[in-house]
Amino acid sequence: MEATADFVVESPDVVYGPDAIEAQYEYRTTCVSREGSVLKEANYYGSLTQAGTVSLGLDADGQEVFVPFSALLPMVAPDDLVFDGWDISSLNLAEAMRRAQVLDWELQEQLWPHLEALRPRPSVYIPEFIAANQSARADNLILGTRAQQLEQIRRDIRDFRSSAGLDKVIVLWTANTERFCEVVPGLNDTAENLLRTIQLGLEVSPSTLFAVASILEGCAFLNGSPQNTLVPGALELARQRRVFVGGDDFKSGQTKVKSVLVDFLIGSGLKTMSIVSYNHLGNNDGQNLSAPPQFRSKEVSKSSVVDDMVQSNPVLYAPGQEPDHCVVIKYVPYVGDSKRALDEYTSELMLGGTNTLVLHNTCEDSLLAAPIMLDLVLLTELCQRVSFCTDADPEPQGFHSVLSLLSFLFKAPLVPPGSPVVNALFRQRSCIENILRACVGLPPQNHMLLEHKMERPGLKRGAPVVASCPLPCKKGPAPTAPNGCTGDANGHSQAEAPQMPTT
Ligand SMILES: NC(=O)c1ccc[n+]([C@@H]2O[C@H](COP(=O)([O-])OP(=O)(O)OC[C@H]3O[C@@H](n4cnc5c(N)ncnc54)[C@H](O)[C@@H]3O)[C@@H](O)[C@H]2O)c1
Ligand SMILES: O=P([O-])([O-])O[C@@H]1[C@@H](O)[C@H](O)[C@@H](O)[C@H](O)[C@@H]1O
Repeated sequence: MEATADFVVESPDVVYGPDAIEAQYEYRTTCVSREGSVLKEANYYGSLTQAGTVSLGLDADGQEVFVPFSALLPMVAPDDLVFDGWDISSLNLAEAMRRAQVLDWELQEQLWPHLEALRPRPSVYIPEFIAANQSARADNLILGTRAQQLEQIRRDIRDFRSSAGLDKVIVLWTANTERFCEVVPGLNDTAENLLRTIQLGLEVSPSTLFAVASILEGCAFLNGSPQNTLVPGALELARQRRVFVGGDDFKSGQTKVKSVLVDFLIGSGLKTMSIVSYNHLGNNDGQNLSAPPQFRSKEVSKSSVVDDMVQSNPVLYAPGQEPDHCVVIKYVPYVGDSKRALDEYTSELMLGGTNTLVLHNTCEDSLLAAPIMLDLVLLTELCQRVSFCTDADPEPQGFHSVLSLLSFLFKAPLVPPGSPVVNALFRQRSCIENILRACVGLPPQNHMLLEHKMERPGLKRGAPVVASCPLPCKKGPAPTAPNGCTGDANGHSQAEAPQMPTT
């Protein structure tokens, strides 16, 4: 067949006929359905608030009724959020989307016209805080002294709030992982010293500059990266200004699984003694993390996630004893954002046995992190509207400025001084659920479903239940009936087991 053009497509889906070229083509588009006046668009899978549910209780048939987290309290709708931001790279968001190679090309084509018009504001670039391999993209910078840079970030926040007509602004640090910043008395240990350090142009990281600017503008600041952005001086400033801060390091894939698996293992009485977490990825984050100082920040945040679970079980672990825990991250450009995580968990069993769990988990890193960023903003905004009082302190108050309620969404949760750090994922989720339930007067979720566990149905809602359990008989075997029967179900002697009175 002579080519009638410069090329011939050799494909089973294309047939060159005498009069026409016939091609089979799969057209993909976003399906938008209208329910009344409500437009239904893309899903928010991975978001606790948008795709997670809570049990309200039992209906008349004794069946649990589940509602979306977002239905528990008036919460901002994701589609009402307005985005703006900074980047050391000048690419518009469409070009940045193409460079990141995360989204399928068909989706990129649909998003392109919406993103092409969006360009990041110039940002603060201090080379020694991120990997040298990031320098090529640094062409969009706020120049000047640290104090001038701080003021520019503050102006940007005010400009965003006024130009977009916003009620409030919440700032997320979603930029590269930085090396740790040394906490030095007189430098960044107090709010006063940190502000002076900035004025004097002494060492401060870009992320801490953004945290200070956000706090000074009354905007919550959340750190999605592992470095210690919120140095003691920044935490004190947040407390003084009564501004929420949170962090560190979005909990998206491998660590999220770890905080469930280790909770299950130790919670089941299995003595986990070896945890090896390896992953490789090829996105820009992976490239930045290929530099040792930046990897160290990530290694610390990924390694601390089992501490609370180990310390919760002195039956298994002697004081100071803990599992071997190895974290490895390798940069492999070819796999891009499709991070491959390989984990091995080895636990001791009774009778000298061991159990080894091996897991391969392909984490689409950025697509796992996006809904977490959404939840962080929506939950922080909600918490800004919550106040409460107690019998001991009738004056209404809000949450502590370090918003530890967000722990479910971070690898290394920041907590108020002296507070316990909880990493077990379902305890973290339960904390959010029960606080939101309390805000609408619902009791904490206790999962007892006592209504379905009683010998005789008829538990009155809210009626107190009095239970008693006889101490084990110390002298000889329990009295038995002549026929050897020791009583009703489960062998309790009628003589022993007092009826559980209900009132
Ligand atoms: N699953 C995830 O994606 C995930 C999970 C947990 C934590 N994180 C953390 O989130 C952060 C971002 O991850 P990513 O995959 O989006 O990385 P990325 O490299 O794709 O994006 C980071 C962006 O930050 C920009 N940047 C660097 N320094 C900056 C500065 N000083 N000011 C403004 N912008 C700056 C870079 O140009 C880049 O566009 C990293 O710290 C990463 O460790 C990501
Ligand atoms: O959340 P998670 O999958 O445990 O941890 C991830 C790391 O394994 C990954 O190497 C890094 O690039 C991501 O930023 C994220 O921190």
